[in-house]
Amino acid sequence: MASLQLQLSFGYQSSSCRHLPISTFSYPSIRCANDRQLLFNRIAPVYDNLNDLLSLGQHRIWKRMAVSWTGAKLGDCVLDLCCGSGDLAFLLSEKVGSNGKVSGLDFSKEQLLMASSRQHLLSKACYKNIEWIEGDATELPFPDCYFDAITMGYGLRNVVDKRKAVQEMFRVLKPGSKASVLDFNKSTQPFVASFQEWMIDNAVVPVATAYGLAKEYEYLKGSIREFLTGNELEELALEAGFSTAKHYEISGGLMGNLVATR
Ligand SMILES: C/C(=C\Cc1cc(O)c2ccccc2c1O)CCC[C@H](C)CCC[C@H](C)CCCC(C)C
Ligand SMILES: C[S@@+](CC[C@H](N)C(=O)[O-])C[C@H]1O[C@@H](n2cnc3c(N)ncnc32)[C@H](O)[C@@H]1O
Repeated sequence: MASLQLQLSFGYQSSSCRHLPISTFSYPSIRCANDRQLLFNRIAPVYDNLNDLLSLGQHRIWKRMAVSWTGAKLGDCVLDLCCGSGDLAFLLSEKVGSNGKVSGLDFSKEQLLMASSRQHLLSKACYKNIEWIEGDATELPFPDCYFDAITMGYGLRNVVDKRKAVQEMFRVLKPGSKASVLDFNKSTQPFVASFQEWMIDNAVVPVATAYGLAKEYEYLKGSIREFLTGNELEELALEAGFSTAKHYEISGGLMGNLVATR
């Protein structure tokens, strides 16, 4: 297999758990950036397959919606933040074409290795326009006003300092460009919230347990409980300086997508 060259940004130093206020503990043993980095390294080998199985393939539709909301077009320079195994980066690559450029950034080496492996196995010519960067969403190794679009799929909820991550997205976006942030929706509707948690408890975690990953997927419930509602996400984006911010609920409110324009 072709050697997997990963462009390293300024080296990632995970924040220490010691300095986190108690309120950030969404799951006792997965409370800080370093714990989460290790979690995503551990689930990397089965991550894509479990997403397909557990969402009945629906996550691919949600990701296509997120990419469409960016308005990315041929020739653009775009960023997939918290890219993981690269699902959104590959979709962006097809949008911007061979003359465009896609940067996929993540702090999980194992997720980036999966992304790079997929890039070499998939045959589309445009995928040569993707670079994979190991880095932190709260300290992006890019200049101001650099990108024409940003996606962040199921990433913001997992970032400890969400405010800093949103501020960084604002900083590296060109004026008039969009960030599209897809994630689970922290619903204000009791039935939706209950159904979401029931599915995690009774479908997601039992399946993950078969792979020895119960703890990693149990983390989902707490991370959603500690996430921001759609309105709070809109406020966070506006506070960071975005001129407009709109949160769209999808799939009956199970998922949500924030679209913020700089
Ligand atoms: C792509 C999806 C989740 C990605 C994802 C995000 C995380 O923060 C994780 C943290 C820890 C472990 C894994 C993940 C993770 O995979 C969404 C789809 C996959 C979900 C795992 C399944 C969610 C099921 C829904 C609650 C209900 C779906 C109902 C219907 C089938 C549409
Ligand atoms: C649930 S995965 C999402 C992957 C991909 N975007 C997708 O939609 O499938 C969350 C990703 O965010 C990454 N992540 C979490 N916190 C991060 C941070 N502070 N900096 C960079 N990546 C981070 C994790 O390593 C993981 O790959």
